Amino acid sequence: MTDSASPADGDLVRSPAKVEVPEHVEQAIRTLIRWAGDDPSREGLLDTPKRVARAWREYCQGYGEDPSLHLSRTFEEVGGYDEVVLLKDIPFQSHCEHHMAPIIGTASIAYLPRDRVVGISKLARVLHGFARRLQVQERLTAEVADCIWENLQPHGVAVVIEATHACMTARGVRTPGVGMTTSRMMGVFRDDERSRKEVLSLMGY
Ligand SMILES: Nc1nc2c(ncn2[C@@H]2O[C@H](COP(=O)(O)OP(=O)(O)OP(=O)(O)O)[C@@H](O)[C@H]2O)c(=O)[nH]1
Ligand SMILES: [Zn+2]
Repeated sequence: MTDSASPADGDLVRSPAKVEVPEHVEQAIRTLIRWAGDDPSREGLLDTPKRVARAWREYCQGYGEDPSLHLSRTFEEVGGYDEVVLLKDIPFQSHCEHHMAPIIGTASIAYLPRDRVVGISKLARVLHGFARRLQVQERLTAEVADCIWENLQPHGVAVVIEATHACMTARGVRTPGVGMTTSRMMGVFRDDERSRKEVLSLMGY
């Protein structure tokens, strides 16, 4: 990446709040404030471009990580456990790539292990790694499922995401209370109806 506004390695180990903000990024946010109808030089807005820039680096921290790395450490000694592992209702936040508006929701992630399991927090880390980018919910769902499928090579993966999109509630069609549900079933959860029903029932569907 050559753009000076792009993530640099050094920034990722520092708190996003400490990231230096280039002048042209601040300038762009001042332009947006003016476009929104306010005066970026009034006192209350003077530091806003810096804050907004840093907030966006934080919202989009996922661009600086490879979520598959979270799945590189696995455990084989699980006492012969060979049933579904499910992490249910994990809260997450993302931003839609069309309006850069918040997507707020929960994800349930399940897999049927083959020989090895992963630390359970890592499933949430994979989710956040993909969510902290500009997304559409369908791609987020697919990326999380594919990442687990490719890296753990389990018998099955099931991901169900429910979210509300601020671009639908706060603007545009302005329809609050509407949730979007997406799912991706792989392996036995796709091919075997009994397994799919079992995992959906464990998820509460
Ligand atoms: N499929 C899908 N659509 C999304 C997602 N997030 C936002 N959208 C939709 O993306 C669409 C963009 O439509 P456009 O017609 O290009 O943009 P727009 O004129 O701002 O549309 P409105 O939101 O209807 O005002 C809208 O219908 C949004 O509701 C998502 O995660 N998945
Ligand atoms: Zn949107």
